[in-house]
Amino acid sequence: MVQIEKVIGREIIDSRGNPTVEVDVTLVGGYFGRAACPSGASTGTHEAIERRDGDSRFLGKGVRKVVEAINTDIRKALTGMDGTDQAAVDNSLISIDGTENKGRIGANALLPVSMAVARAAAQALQVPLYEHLSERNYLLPVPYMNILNGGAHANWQGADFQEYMIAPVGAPDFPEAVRWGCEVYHSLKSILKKQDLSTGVGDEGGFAPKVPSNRAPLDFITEAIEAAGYKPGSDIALALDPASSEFFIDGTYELKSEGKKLSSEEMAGYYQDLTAAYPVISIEDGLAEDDWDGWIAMTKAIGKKVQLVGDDLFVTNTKRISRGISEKAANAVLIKLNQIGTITETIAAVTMARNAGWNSMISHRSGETVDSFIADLSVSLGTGQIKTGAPCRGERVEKYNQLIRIHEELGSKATYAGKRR
Ligand SMILES: C=C(OP(=O)(O)O)C(=O)O
Ligand SMILES: [Mg+2]
Repeated sequence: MVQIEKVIGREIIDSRGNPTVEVDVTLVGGYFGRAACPSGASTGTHEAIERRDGDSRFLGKGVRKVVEAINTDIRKALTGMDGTDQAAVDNSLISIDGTENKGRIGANALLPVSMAVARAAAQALQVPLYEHLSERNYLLPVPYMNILNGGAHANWQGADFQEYMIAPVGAPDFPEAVRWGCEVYHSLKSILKKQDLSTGVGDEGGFAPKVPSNRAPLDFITEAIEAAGYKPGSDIALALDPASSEFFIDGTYELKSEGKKLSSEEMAGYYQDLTAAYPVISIEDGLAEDDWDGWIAMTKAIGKKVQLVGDDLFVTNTKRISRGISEKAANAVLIKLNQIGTITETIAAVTMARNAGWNSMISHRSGETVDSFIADLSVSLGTGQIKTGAPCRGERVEKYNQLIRIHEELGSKATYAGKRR
């Protein structure tokens, strides 16, 4: 038992210049934890609520009311609780809010408190964060690096699909996976330059060129992998997050860059063609957040061949994941802590997926800080997969660098997930 002594919330800014919440927690004895909340742009409508002030400050995006709730209600409830009992702390946070969607106080109040408590507790117990959170699976994840951005993360100026990722599945260990990813990133930059395309970057650090179709980036990336000296597929595979809820309009999938409007069946067929032509091993949010029938049909058609990950579909919520499992609507879950609001609920989502034989991929948000909590969490839960942007922009890179540190610390106690393939 190590009692919580202080909880302090404050407003800071994130990687998009928007305000977000940072929390400091101190336990008796001076053990300290600090954490910050990320924020999405292509948010699912079923996510837990991110509360904003709505007044003139920061164009309505201020979080002063959220900070106020942390410094009053939450501080009062948590002071004196055992900081090492994460489940009890999280249950208390859930009941202080008291709503199904965390709409009263906001998931952006609960999550940074939950994370800061875990950090302080790890310090009190004198263990690294990944060990404190751990089920002790200790698997270093394959980094799914988003090296080309489209959709909402690139101001809709190029591809309709939001994320084109590379997954160095054939690398011998995590630091090598990062090196391979960086080399391909640089080689892609040269290819785009040669094509006279912009090498400016989007929200997650991937290039955001004005490409003529959603297939063109796959050609550029395949070429970049080969130019860097790797084999597309066996060394470095491809993954997509079309984030299709963003272009699902009046019942059809509108691919503006190609002048096409597709039904969900046609959209699934489009992905089937892509997986036949390119080594795409994972597609996230291929269909929209409430297109359950479409997801079920797509999983039947291509779910044996490719990982189909629900992000907006499941929003890290066990109620939606359990429906997905019983209806066979996907075969993997994207895990974003602020979609649900506490660490305990996040772990429950990963556990539910694992018990059904599904994969999980831990994820950052498009609005981030340098907080690297998800790096530790991915190792603790042994999900084997993390996506945290391009190897560019400090807030993305910090997660990869933390995983390099964890690799060094764990040595032979951890394996790289790519090796399992
Ligand atoms: C990381 C993502 O973007 P955002 O944070 O904008 O939802 C995503 O859609 O997977
Ligand atoms: Mg997504």
